Amino acid sequence: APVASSHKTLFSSSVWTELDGISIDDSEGKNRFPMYWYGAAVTSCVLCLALATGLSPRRRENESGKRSRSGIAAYLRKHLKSWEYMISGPDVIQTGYDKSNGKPYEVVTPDTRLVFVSSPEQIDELNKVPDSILSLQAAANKMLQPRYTMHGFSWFDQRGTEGIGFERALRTLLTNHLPFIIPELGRVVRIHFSELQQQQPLVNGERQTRVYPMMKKLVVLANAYSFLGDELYKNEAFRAAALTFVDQTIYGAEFMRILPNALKPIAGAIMERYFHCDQKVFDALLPHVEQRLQERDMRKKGSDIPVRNDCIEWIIETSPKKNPWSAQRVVWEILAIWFGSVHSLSITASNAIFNLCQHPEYVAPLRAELDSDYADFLGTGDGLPLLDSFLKESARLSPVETMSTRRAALKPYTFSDGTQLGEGDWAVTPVFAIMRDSRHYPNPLEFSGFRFVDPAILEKTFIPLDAQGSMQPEPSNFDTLDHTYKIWGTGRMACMNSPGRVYASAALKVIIGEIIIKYKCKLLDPEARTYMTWRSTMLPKSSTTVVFST
Ligand code: HEM
Repeated sequence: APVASSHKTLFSSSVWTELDGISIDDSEGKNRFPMYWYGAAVTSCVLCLALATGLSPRRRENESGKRSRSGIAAYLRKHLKSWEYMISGPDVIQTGYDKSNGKPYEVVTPDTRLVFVSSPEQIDELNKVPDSILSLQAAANKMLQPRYTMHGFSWFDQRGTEGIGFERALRTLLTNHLPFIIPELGRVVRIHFSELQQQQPLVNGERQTRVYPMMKKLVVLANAYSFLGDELYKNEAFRAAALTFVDQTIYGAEFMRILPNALKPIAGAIMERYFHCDQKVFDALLPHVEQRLQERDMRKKGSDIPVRNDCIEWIIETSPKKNPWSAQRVVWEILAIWFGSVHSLSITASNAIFNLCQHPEYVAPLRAELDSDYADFLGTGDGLPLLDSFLKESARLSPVETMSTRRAALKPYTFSDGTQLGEGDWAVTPVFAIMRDSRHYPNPLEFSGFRFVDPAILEKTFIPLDAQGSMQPEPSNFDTLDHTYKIWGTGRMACMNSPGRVYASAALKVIIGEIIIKYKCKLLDPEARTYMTWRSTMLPKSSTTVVFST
């Protein structure tokens, strides 16, 4: 786990061993496009692009203005450094943080200049800058390349241009509906985990489970159940495409992002030929959305058609009244939420399982809490402070992303301390480095699963004091937003300003709770690395295998 050693040696895993042999395919298994071909294609593009951006005399002349030998050497150094970020981004970000002493610092990447801000005041300032200047949407557009990965979706760089219906849809309606979702979610997770478990290879009498691929399947089932209604949840072809769509978006977006603009239309056409899960998901969702829009219109005319309780309905209900969204626009919105929710939840759940295997001393107290309080939790969606803290600690030391709060500058911006952002630069926060800073966390590299629990609650447990580990000065919940814990982002744009993270926290408690109640787990190879890195992302390795036994 990343916690065990110093950050210098943490992030040297190779992305290619991870990709080797894994296939992205469509739901029926046709058009297989092995990931090692994909890996080779990306490697070639990376090299071409490195050469194009790093060695092009024209660029050199434009940027330095002269062609002196030392200028060329400095320029090459800068470009090599920018490519170092791609392979060991978390290290590069951490090194910048260690040297910056709380001040802003820059990291230049092959396609973007990043300016990291970490002080609460500057993060606050960042949050107050209008969306017309610093935009999360513009950063997301660049990061996810939705035009190519989400069936032609292109959201406006400036937030709110077409309304932000999903915000109330998820904030109010999903949150209000959680008490109805959670009890059933427990049953859905229990049944499907057991089914998926039975499909894993049996070796010497033990089922060997590759955790990350299995968690993606489980989260697809859980989210389809929670967000999309019964019909889509039960539609196997839809679920298969919706699962592959997530992988396709991750790898496809990266591929498009590193390509020069001139090559994008050709690459886009190739992607459409081989990777069309976005279209499948789109085509599966469209008739459902069209039907809901018809039902809405009929209700307006007085028909007595009941309103259904799911995300499709809520997004329609809260979409702008003035220029109502088309069915296509609603589907795009669902695709974006689908990607974000499955991607981040499956990673966070996988890492929590790895941490459970690596820290087995937490199993007994967590199981005791679940034995006494899980039924209440399922009824209310609230409670389980020990599990809550364990999940929070797991995400602190193994977050999905080592940077957060991405805001792309639509116009140049100067912070009050004089730090400048040019058009296209991103302001970001070094979330992982902040969460491993000893000024915010006693013994920051130690995994202390109950550090966020209220000491009064911990006192009532039978966990010996010396086994309780380091504690935070103030207790807090997993879904709490504060400047030392930024996995949910910042301020008004933080993960759905509550429901995304409230649902995420509850769904994670269900998934990990169901596992702890029923299974023992151990890593097949406790020494093997459990994650890989690319840019600032830390992805669980698909090959990491856990043995779950009853
Ligand atoms: C462990 C799981 C999750 C993590 C770590 C996570 C993290 C984040 C982060 C970092 C942001 C950007 C905030 C910013 O830049 O300030 C974000 C935004 C968002 N998240 Fe999540 N998220 C998670 C789960 C979910 C789930 C389950 C949903 C859906 C129910 C969701 C829906 C959204 C949406 C719609 C936004 C955009 C917010 C906006 O533009 O106002 N997230 N999330």
